Amino acid sequence: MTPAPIAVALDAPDLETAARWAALVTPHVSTVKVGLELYLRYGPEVIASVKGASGVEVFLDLKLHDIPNTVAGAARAVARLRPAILTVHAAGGPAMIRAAVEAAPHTEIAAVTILTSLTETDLDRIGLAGPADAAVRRLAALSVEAGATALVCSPNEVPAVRAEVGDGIRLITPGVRPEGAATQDQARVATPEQALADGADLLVIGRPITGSPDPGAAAAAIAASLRRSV
Ligand SMILES: O=c1ccn([C@@H]2O[C@H](COP(=O)(O)O)[C@@H](O)[C@H]2O)c(=O)[nH]1
Repeated sequence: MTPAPIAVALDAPDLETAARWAALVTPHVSTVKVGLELYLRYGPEVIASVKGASGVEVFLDLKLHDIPNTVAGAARAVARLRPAILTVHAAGGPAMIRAAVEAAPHTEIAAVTILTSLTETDLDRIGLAGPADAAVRRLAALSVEAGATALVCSPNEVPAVRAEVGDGIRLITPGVRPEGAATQDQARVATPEQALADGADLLVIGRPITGSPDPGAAAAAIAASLRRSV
C-alpha cells in the first residue's frame, strides 16, 4: 500500500522516543519531520536515527530566518545530510529564500508563510492586519518567485495559495486535527480529510499521532481514513 501523504512531527524529548515513533509510523506514512527540539539536542545524528532502515523521507523543519549569508551557510551545513525538505521563514524575504535554494540544491526548500498557531488578532498585533489568507498569499507568491518549490500554510489557506501559485508547488499543512481532537496551540486548523480535499500535498500531524498510546495504530487509522475519503 502507498504510504499516506503525512509527515509525522517527531517532537520528542529524546532520540530513543523519536526513533521508536518513527519505526511505528513509517509503514503508514511517507515522511517523518524533525524539528527544533530534536535537532538542537542531538544535531545531525538524529537524521539517521529516525530514518532507520526504511526509505521514509526526512523533513528537517528548522525554519531558518536570518540574513541571506547566514541562512546560506546554515542550509549548506544541513544539505550534506540530504533531508528531503528544509524549511525557511518566508518573512526572511526573497534574497534569503534564494540563498537557501542555491545552498541546498538537492533539498526541497519549503517557505513557512504564517505559523498555524497565529490567530487573526495575533497577526494584527504583529502588523499583518487583514485576513490571514491575504498575508499567506503574498508570502507564498514571493517565496515561489525566489525559488521555493514548497510552501507551509494552514489547511484553511490551501485554496487561496493554490490559486496564487498554481500546480507544481508542494503545499504542506500543519494545523491538522482529526475530527474532535484537541487543537492545543494550533489556531488555524482543519481535518486531514478536508486538507486533502482542498488540495494539500503533505499533511503535518504530530501530537494526534505521537500522543496516542499506540502511534502506529493512530497513523494507520488516519491513513485509512484519507484513503476512504478520496
Ligand atoms: O506553521 C507551522 C509550521 C510548522 N509547524 C510544525 O508542525 C508540527 C505540528 O505539530 P502538532 O503536534 O500536530 O501540532 C510541529 O512540529 C510544528 O513545529 C506548525 O505547527 N505550524
